[in-house]
Amino acid sequence: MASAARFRDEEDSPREPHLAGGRPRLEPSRRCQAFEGLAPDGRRRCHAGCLAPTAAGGGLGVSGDRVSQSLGGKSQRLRCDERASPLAVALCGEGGSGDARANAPNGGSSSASARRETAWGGAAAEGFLQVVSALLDWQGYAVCDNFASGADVRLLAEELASYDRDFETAKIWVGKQATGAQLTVPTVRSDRIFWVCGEHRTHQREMLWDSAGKQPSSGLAPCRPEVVMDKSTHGFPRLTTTMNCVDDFILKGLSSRVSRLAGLAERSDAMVSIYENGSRFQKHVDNPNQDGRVLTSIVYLNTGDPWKAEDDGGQLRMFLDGEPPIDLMPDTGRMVLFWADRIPHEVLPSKRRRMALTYWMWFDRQEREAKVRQLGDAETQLQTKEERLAQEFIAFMLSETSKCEDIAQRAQALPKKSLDVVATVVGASNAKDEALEGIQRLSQEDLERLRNSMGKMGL
Ligand SMILES: O=C(O)CCC(=O)C(=O)O
Ligand SMILES: [Fe+2]
Repeated sequence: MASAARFRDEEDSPREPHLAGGRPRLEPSRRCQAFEGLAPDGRRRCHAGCLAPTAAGGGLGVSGDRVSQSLGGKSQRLRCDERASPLAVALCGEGGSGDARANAPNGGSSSASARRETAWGGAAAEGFLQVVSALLDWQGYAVCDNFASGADVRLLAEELASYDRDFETAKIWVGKQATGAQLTVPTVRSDRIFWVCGEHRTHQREMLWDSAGKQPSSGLAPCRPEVVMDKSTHGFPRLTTTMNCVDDFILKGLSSRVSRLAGLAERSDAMVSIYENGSRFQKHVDNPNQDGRVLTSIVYLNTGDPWKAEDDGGQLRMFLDGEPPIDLMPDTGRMVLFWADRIPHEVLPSKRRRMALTYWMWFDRQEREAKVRQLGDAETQLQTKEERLAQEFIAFMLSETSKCEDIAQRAQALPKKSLDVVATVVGASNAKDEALEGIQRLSQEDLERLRNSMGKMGL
């Protein structure tokens, strides 16, 4: 993002999973067994959603019956019907997500004030929401298969294909809390990303979310204005439909059922990522610095042959306390939700082109407003120009060819705030040091160490 909001959360919700509304607690050892055998590859895995008809045999693939037993004896069972997009049908109104646009009062380009009302209700939607809520409560993540249908994903991938050249190499935040810089560090993260702005529920001036660029006056648009100039007539009808579905599912469906999501008011801008040619994202937590993001949501937009771990790589690997890592394939239309501030994860090198739509949900309005006030007060807040200069300088330092003398000379031209960022990022500052002196004292060995350690960033 252009500038990552950096806040400290004073109150952290309990780590221990719990069930809202007096529902029974499940022992951790039982939490996955309720779903055993439902995954297509037969591995023990926690799922919610409809597996493809062939995968589970006869089209029944939802773990609803066993989950609802755990939820107090209600025998609600979710069934996949023959339709391509059962969950979208259940959650986004009659006709599925593909038709949801047609149902929108304003033709689908809904804005914060004229948003399509989702047709909630019905056993399938209710049961599915219960399952996903319970999974998040119990284990901190949920996997929802076929959240988007294969047909919808194909159309969405086609829509995004014309932007392929507008994707940029992703950057990571290097540094500590408020001081640091966004840098390209391919050994850590090498996907290409494309930010899409718009369709928020609150006004940008409230700063409930941290904008990745320029917000359009209506609908969705690339966050970078230069891309908008090129493609002004295209729009994102498919992406709008999918995002409305995810937004409604989380903000209207889950937030009232999962205590950690109570009061969610807004989401971040949307990031579309492409991993290919072995690109990866090393182990990390999305929100390690209490910036307010609570839930990560990802929808995989891969089409074609089923994903194969051995041939394709690109699994999302999640690390849960005391358990072996869980590898998830980026299957067509699969949605994965997990706690943005708690679950370490990585993307294994992807040999095949792998596309995903990712965004984050913020804490509730009150908490976020307090943090925005904090941000306003923070002396450490950098000006955009100073931040950019610091980023450029660090990139120069880390390039294989830069020499200590050149670095020292260039450092002299940096403004004080940029110097402080650089010194913090590279560990060249301490209490009694001036940042400039610290940077100028870096030896060639220090630089080598720094370059190497960048390759092991994350966790
Ligand atoms: O695409 C994925 O599966 C995860 C990507 C990720 O971890 C991120 O963008 O933070
Ligand atoms: Fe991540």
